[in-house]
Amino acid sequence: MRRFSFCAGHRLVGHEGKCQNLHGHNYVVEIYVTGREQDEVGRILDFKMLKTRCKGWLDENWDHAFILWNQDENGLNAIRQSEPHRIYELPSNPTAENMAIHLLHEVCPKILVDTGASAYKVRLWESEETCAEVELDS
Ligand SMILES: Nc1nc2c(c(=O)[nH]1)N=C([C@H](O)[C@H](O)COP(=O)(O)OP(=O)(O)OP(=O)(O)O)CN2
Repeated sequence: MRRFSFCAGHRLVGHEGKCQNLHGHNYVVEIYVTGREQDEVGRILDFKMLKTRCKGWLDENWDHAFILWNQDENGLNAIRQSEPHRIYELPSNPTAENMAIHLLHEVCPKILVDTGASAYKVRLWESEETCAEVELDS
């Protein structure tokens, strides 16, 4: 497992309270990987390689971006008005649950493809008190 942090803005469409407004979090994400074989050094995957792949994707896509539901036209248009802007369009409302699902099922398979390892669990912290965890069915 390796832990990463990033800052991002979002909002939850349909939320009954203040989270329907544009706001941001200092997110922490934990990516758990597994693999069939340890290499001659004893590693499933070098921690540095895990960092390079995951942090690289997070830096390019989510860090200091607004992560918005691709159906949230009003929110997307609001952020597009500011220059410069950085937007990541998620195919679902950007809850901690949906962001973790997206990382586990869409992102990790692509970024770890040639490493011999794969992600089986993602835990995404929205604050120090709140997180969502998703795991592949075993
Ligand atoms: N199951 C989920 N519930 C909520 C999520 C989520 O991702 N999954 N996200 C939010 C909001 O993003 C919100 O920013 C966090 O809200 P909340 O925890 O209520 O915020 P506080 O505890 O800081 O609220 P205070 O009233 O200031 O104590 C909401 N729910």
